[in-house]
Amino acid sequence: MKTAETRARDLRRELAHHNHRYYVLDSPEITDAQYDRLMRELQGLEEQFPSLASADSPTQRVGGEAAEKFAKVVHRAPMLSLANVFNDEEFAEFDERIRKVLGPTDVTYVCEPKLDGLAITLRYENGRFLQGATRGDGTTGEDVTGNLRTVRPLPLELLPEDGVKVPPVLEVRGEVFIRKDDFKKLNEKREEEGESLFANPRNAAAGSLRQLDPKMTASRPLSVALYEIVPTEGVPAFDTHTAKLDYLHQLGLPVNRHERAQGMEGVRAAYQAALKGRHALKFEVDGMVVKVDSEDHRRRLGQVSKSPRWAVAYKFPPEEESTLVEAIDVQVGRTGALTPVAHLKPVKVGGVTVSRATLHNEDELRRKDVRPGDTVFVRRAGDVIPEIVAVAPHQRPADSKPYEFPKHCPVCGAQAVKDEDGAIIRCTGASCPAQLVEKVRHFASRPAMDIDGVGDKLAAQLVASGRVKTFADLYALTREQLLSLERMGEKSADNLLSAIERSKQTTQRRFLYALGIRHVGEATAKALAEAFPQAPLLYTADIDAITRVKDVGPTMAQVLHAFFQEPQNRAAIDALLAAGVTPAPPQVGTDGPFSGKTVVLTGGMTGMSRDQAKEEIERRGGKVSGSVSRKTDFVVAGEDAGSKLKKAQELGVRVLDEQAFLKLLQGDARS
Ligand SMILES: NC(=O)c1ccc[n+]([C@@H]2O[C@H](COP(=O)([O-])OP(=O)(O)OC[C@H]3O[C@@H](n4cnc5c(N)ncnc54)[C@H](O)[C@@H]3O)[C@@H](O)[C@H]2O)c1
Ligand SMILES: [Zn+2]
Repeated sequence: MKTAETRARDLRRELAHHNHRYYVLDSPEITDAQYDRLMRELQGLEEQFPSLASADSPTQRVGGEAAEKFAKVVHRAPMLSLANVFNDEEFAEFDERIRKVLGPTDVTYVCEPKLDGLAITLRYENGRFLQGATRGDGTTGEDVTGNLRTVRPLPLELLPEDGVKVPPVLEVRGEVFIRKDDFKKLNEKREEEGESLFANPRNAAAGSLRQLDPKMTASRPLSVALYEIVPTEGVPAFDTHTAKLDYLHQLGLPVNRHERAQGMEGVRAAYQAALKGRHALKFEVDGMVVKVDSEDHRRRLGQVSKSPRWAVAYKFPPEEESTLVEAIDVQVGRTGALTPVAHLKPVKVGGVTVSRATLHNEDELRRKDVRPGDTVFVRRAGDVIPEIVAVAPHQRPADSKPYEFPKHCPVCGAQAVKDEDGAIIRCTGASCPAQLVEKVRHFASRPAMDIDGVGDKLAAQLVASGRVKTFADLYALTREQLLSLERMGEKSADNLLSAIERSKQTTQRRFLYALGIRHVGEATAKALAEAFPQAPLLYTADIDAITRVKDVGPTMAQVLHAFFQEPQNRAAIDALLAAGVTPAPPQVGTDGPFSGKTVVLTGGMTGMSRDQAKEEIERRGGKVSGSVSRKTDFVVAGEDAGSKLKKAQELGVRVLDEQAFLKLLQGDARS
């Protein structure tokens, strides 16, 4: 008993604290589900030990209180709360209690969405909106007339249908709320402006309506829906709740959705449908309110201290919970994007256990300022991926520090660089294991190295087998290794090997494109290849030199520079060249000393092979011929040149030694 008493006292204190944060400050520290559990516990204790019950317990009183900053309004009829049920059995108990009073037959109920906003009461006199107030403690609320005037869907003047008389005084009750899309936009705006985020639409609606400056409220996209009329002289007496709602509609007021349901079974079906449809709704609902339709029955049922006996909030399973951020780390995706992920103390949200939530990117992480050790609100609506909505204020450990985004890829250690649009940070490693499948697939694709047969599947197999860790590993694959892969036949293996072999003879343009450097498409690769006919030239190129390349802007230049500065990437390129990949430099302009000229090569050269020399001449628009004639323009004579040199001398053809030849080549090559 002693411990029950202490616990009850603690719970009351705790609930009072959370009421204040929720109703007065619009900034809760715990989720509704957690609050409900505390309340349930207290209710349980009070039921078990009736001596613990007291009239001022939070179980007996409407939760809010009117904030000092507003003028007070005493309600003509109290604004009550609703009793909650959380499952079928509890609803059945509710239904049974009702039938105990009304008799055994099925009760006609009205089901309405439980709008997740804040209750308001509105007073119209002679058709004009005169005063509006919040619920407060149920007896006294806050005068928010000026703010309510700015709520667009709320008519300042009733607009009755033909034949409907406007009553001299009309007091109606309903809910101010914010639509999901408006909530999202509002929070985005607040993020941009560096303001704290609303944990959920209900707090956004309450916080927006309870502003001192109506201009502030006017800037918030609030909605309103009505669901009750306070009985008043001059207002028709209604037989049913449904008739009452129809009347509100006829007066031109926005009315909450509603449908009739017959007995237990009818309500069950409506609840299942509502549960299914909740995510398709444009506004947040946290349950279904079930009300007895007959007004006469309502009078007979009456009310308990804080809620009517004729209605109940049949709550939906919570989609928001709070939990602890145990750690934050960064994951590397297929495209190299570094995504921060929060590791959470496992918590059940929306029916599944959530232990991780993505923070999308560095900007979002910084805006939400999620830190290890923080308590956060986690939301999972339907099939949507769990999301951290906001950090619970005031629960941050004193020694907490902002999470520092890594500057290097956590998988391969390469530098991580911000994308052009500035949102995503990517790993620059060419053979980063996290990106390898995608990189290998791209490397082998037709406009790149054109290795026929290496698609998504094979790329994944090769990487998974551990045989391919860098591009160059492709060139070391053996027939046996290929045959050991699943679904790889002899013919395919042979075809693949010859495709790999063929790909060695490629062009510099294809080669640069194949490296899969972020944003380097075929066109950029072409321009780059013209400026840098050999990849290693890029190792020493500074940002300025790279920026001078056609179509390369400063950001891309930075990406390129970072790429070729990365030792890992250089190693990958060098390994490819060592494996025999020979990227031919692009054709150079047609106005150089070799253009249109016929050249004969003779003797051995030390700096390059005869084939290479031939290639260099050809790509400068020259032709290499085997024999010297009058039509020969140059003879390049290496060491031990024999008869061809003699012939050239006889015919007076210009003769170049290796030195002169190289000089002529280099003078022609662009850099
Ligand atoms: N997270 C927290 O710290 C915290 C603190 C206090 C309260 N709360 C939440 O608030 C709840 C208690 O608040 P409450 O006393 O306002 O009860 P309630 O919100 O469960 O139910 C009563 C309210 O429902 C609203 N409502 C929405 N649609 C309605 C409809 N169709 N018909 C009638 N009413 C409708 C009205 O505003 C009414 O005042 C708790 O269960 C908890 O979810 C949370
Ligand atoms: Zn990496």
